[in-house]
Amino acid sequence: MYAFQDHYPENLSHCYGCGSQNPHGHQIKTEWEGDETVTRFRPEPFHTSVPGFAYGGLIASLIDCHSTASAAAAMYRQEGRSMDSLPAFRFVTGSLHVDFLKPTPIDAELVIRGQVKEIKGRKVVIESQVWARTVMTAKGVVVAVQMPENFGT
Ligand SMILES: CCCCCCCCCC(=O)SCCNC(=O)CCNC(=O)[C@H](O)C(C)(C)COP(=O)(O)OP(=O)(O)OC[C@H]1O[C@@H](n2cnc3c(N)ncnc32)[C@H](O)[C@@H]1OP(=O)(O)O
Repeated sequence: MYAFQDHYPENLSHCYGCGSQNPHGHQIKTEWEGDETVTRFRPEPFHTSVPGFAYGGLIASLIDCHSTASAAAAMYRQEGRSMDSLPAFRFVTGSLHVDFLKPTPIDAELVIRGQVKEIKGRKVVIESQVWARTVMTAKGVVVAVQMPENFGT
């Protein structure tokens, strides 16, 4: 699969959640399935919170990077452009809201499904749900904002 994150340039591929160049990170991969964006991730035993269940910070970071990638893909799709075309859309997290609905089992593949709720100016709002087998264990809303030229200054 050629994922949204595979279009990120190497110098922006060090993110803990989604950077392909970060050996300690989650290295998530996200793609379209129809009008939804989908990420699949299998937790490791070291992602434990209560034994048998996944740590909430892991869930939050999966929603976070799933959503920023989805925001970029949505912006390109709206313009009918490939994710390799210029100008590039790079998104960071403005806000991240997560509701933990049920304990998330550590021994299941997690499927994060996202929907584009709003595209306005430099901002994209993504809603996501985390599924473990047939149970929705968490849901989140991310306001993703295009990374300013002077990010960090
Ligand atoms: C290759 C791509 C990059 C790879 C890395 C992936 C990143 C993975 C996810 C992350 O972890 S990113 C790291 C955590 N996030 C940050 O460090 C961001 C720090 N904050 C900032 O840099 C700025 O505050 C931010 C870029 C988010 C917004 O500043 P701006 O000056 O660009 O926003 P502006 O005031 O122009 O607002 C633009 C729109 O965004 C909205 N907005 C801005 N900040 C918001 C916020 N915090 N909450 C909700 N909405 C927000 C704002 O209301 C407005 O919406 P409207 O057009 O509807 O009015």
